[in-house]
Amino acid sequence: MNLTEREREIVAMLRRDPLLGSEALADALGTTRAAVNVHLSNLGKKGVILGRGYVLGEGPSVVVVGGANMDVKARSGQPATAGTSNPGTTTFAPGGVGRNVAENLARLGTRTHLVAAVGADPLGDQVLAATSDAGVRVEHVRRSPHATGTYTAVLDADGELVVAVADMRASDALAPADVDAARDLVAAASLVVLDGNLPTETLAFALDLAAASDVRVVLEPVSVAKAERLAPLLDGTRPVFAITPNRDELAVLGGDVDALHARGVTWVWVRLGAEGSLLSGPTGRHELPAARTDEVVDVTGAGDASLAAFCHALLSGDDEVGAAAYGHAAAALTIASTRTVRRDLTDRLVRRHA
Ligand SMILES: Nc1ncnc2c1ncn2[C@@H]1O[C@H](COP(=O)(O)OP(=O)(O)O)[C@@H](O)[C@H]1O
Ligand SMILES: O=c1[nH]cc([C@@H]2O[C@H](COP(=O)(O)O)[C@@H](O)[C@H]2O)c(=O)[nH]1
Repeated sequence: MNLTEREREIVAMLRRDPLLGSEALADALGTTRAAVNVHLSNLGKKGVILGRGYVLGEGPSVVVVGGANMDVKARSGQPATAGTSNPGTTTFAPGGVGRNVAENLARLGTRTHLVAAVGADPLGDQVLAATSDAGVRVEHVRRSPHATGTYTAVLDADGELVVAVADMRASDALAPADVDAARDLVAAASLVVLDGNLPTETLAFALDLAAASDVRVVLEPVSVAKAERLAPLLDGTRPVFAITPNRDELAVLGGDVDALHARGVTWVWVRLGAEGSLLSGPTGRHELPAARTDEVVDVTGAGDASLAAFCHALLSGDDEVGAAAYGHAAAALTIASTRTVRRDLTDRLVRRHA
């Protein structure tokens, strides 16, 4: 669903207080009742408001198309030494960028559909069950003839990544037809999130499908190697609402923030690890510090949590800068946990931490 900024503000206010009348809405927004009535009528036509009393429909939805894995994370007990065996602890958790974003979104309370692939094997059963239990709609997660993807990471004693290997043949084989099967969901979505795990032709198909329905797209490059799949698609002909590279991925995608704006990207959100991030868009450049963290336990999934939280906050009516700050709070909470996605993540927890 494509809502104007004003409509999103009204929906966010009605979500907080469904009994608000048009006069109270007009006062709060600094506009006239007549203008509010036009917005309410349009929201009715778009199916967001159901009948009298401004009862909200199921709310905005997000379709995430991307990777799904089982993460294997080995953390060294002492500063890691290369070329030898390091005593430490290993944890398993469902992962994959697209899947992580979907799980975070669902836990925050946004209706979320995942388009992905797992193997017909026990790891696939676990990943699928955990994702569904978290509240993600998984009807479009298909079973692949390939094994469920794995991401095997070695973390240093301080929780920072030393090296990782991603084995993701099931996601590599996600085809345009898999996205096409979810075309009605894409057309009705408020946002589509795509990750760089997808093959280039599938990314192109999904971008074009979203553009045809005027649905905003957020792109997460995933890694330097996978950002290369995305680079040729950013040619200025396909609108991209936001992209979330780190410094190294930005270099592969075009060098700098302005180059990406020139190639059709409205918001460029550059991730800077412990230094926070830089958000660049129509309101200028905003440097955002990382939110406070008591302890870095495991950085895995921080970027995915912040992207999901950004989308959730936008759909709740926050502006982009506020949504990014909310994203940082979700990242800080994720870093303090061994899970790739925190099981106790809620909107309330993030708002308290923001
Ligand atoms: N060591 C850290 N200390 C505090 N915050 C961090 C740290 N690492 C990451 N973050 C937070 O998580 C966000 C995303 O992490 P980052 O490592 O930059 O991206 P990615 O996980 O996509 O590689 C950062 O913008 C920051 O808010
Ligand atoms: O090529 C890939 N590498 C890593 C991931 C996933 O990325 C997550 C960790 O990413 P980060 O810490 O950068 O947020 C893990 O869940 C892992 O499964 C992925 O989808 N594709």
